[in-house]
Amino acid sequence: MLPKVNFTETEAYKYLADHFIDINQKSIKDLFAEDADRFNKFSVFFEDILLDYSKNRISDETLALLIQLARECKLDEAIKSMYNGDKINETEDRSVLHIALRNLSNTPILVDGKDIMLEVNAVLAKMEKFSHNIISGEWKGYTGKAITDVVNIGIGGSDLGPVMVTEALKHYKNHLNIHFVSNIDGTHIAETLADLNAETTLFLVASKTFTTQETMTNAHSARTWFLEKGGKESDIAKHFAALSTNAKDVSAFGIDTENMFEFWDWVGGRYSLWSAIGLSISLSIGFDNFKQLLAGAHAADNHFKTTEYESNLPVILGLLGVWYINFYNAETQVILPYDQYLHRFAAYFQQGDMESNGKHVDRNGNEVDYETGPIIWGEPGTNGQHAFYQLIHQGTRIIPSDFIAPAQSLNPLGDHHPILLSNFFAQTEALMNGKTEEEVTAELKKEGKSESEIKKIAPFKVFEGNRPTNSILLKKVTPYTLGSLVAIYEHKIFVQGIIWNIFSFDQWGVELGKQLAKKILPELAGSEKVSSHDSSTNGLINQYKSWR
Ligand SMILES: O=P(O)(O)OC[C@H]1O[C@H](O)[C@H](O)[C@@H](O)[C@@H]1O
Repeated sequence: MLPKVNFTETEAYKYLADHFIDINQKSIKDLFAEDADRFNKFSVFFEDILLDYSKNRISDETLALLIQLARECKLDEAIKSMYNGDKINETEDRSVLHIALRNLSNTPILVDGKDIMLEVNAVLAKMEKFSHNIISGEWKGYTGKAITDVVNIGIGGSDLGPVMVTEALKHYKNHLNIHFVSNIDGTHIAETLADLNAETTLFLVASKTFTTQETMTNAHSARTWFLEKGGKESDIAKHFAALSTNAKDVSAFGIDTENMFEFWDWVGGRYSLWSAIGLSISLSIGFDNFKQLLAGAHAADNHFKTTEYESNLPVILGLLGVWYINFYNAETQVILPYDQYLHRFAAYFQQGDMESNGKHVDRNGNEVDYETGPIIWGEPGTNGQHAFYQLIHQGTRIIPSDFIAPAQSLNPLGDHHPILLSNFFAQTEALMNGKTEEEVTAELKKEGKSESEIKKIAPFKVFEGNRPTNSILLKKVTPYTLGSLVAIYEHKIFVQGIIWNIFSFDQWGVELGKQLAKKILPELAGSEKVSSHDSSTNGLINQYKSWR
């Protein structure tokens, strides 16, 4: 059981509310001027990852109070509960043990009295063997040819993690071509299959439940395509594997359970890339690299579990988010990786964060009267700079921003990387310092503008500054550091869920739309007009029927 503390009723919250009024008088620039040691004070290393959080609207006192808040919300108890395998996903009566999937130390973790590490290791061994067989070409398709293309069919947590990681670690990939089909839109699978050869294609049907409409529909279409291209029912075992918790439906689909890679109900979909759902990753970069990914995450798990809050990256990131969301009314959090390989990182954490903490009922079942999970968004720099940074610099909203960059490029081409990183450093400095009216005036004077011209144009060129940022500087993007980085963000989400007293590991909010779609589907058949809905829904359905 998780603690159930209303954080707005804690001592720390009251102190923070008072403190907010004081600290709000000062700019981040003032705070730097006051304290020569600010960078050292507000930056922390975890192995080859440096988090610099000094460009935030915080002082020593803010941090101390936020840590007091975490203590009063019994974060330590909650962390212990998760690591012990307690059923902290109470609304689904499940443990939450993605940490077990990467527990390379093999310390026993008990669920219902059983050490789950035995099963975890057995599946990892099976993934290792399978990856080796496919990559080496020992595994043959139905005409005796080696596999060249792998298609992962899955959606949500059974897609986003593998997509993000295979893209992030593309530098480490082997000869296999990895494709992802998620959308129910027939275009996705049609365009993917168009260039593939059934003789050399392997499909991974990735679904925790093995009931998800999109995935099952796409999997059936893949099966039909395979049979139409000349494969026989008896060849399916050579070309289809399943990644699932649902053995019964896997065999009903016709996939040999020999080719099923199992995981368990204590793995949340959006936390499942470390499980059998990561098979496409292991196929893409090899099992040894996949294990490095797990090792990096495991190291971050140990950091989160054992490090005092003052130097604990997920705790600091989580508390800073609470500070902006609940005291500054920040609505969004932007993630800006200055690394092309990380181009799906923000998209991945849109599910990770928003499906976890997009909740408005607390752990006692009561509606909350404070804000919870932010809207997560972002694109890689510098693309974002030329698109939406205008609003971050001069818009009316406060947008806490995470800047992420590797010090070493995996493609050190000419002066690309120094140019990229000069932008990374410049942006957080600019967001903090802004540009005053005096500075703008001086600049315009230098350009030879007249007094009246200056007066007219100056207000538009002023930057308020004081916009908060975190900088996460990695030595290099490797399977290991990526594993650590992802795990740090996962635990940040956990910290925030605990403070907000919400359940972060269920996702009931996605059900209603699914239910209604099931009801509407049969109504789309035939040509008779539909009148069972509101006038808007009826009108849209009927127009669709007349146009199709
Ligand atoms: O893996 P599956 O059971 O197919 O589920 C795929 C996805 O669908 C659901 O709607 C959930 O919102 C996601 O958390 C989940 O990852």
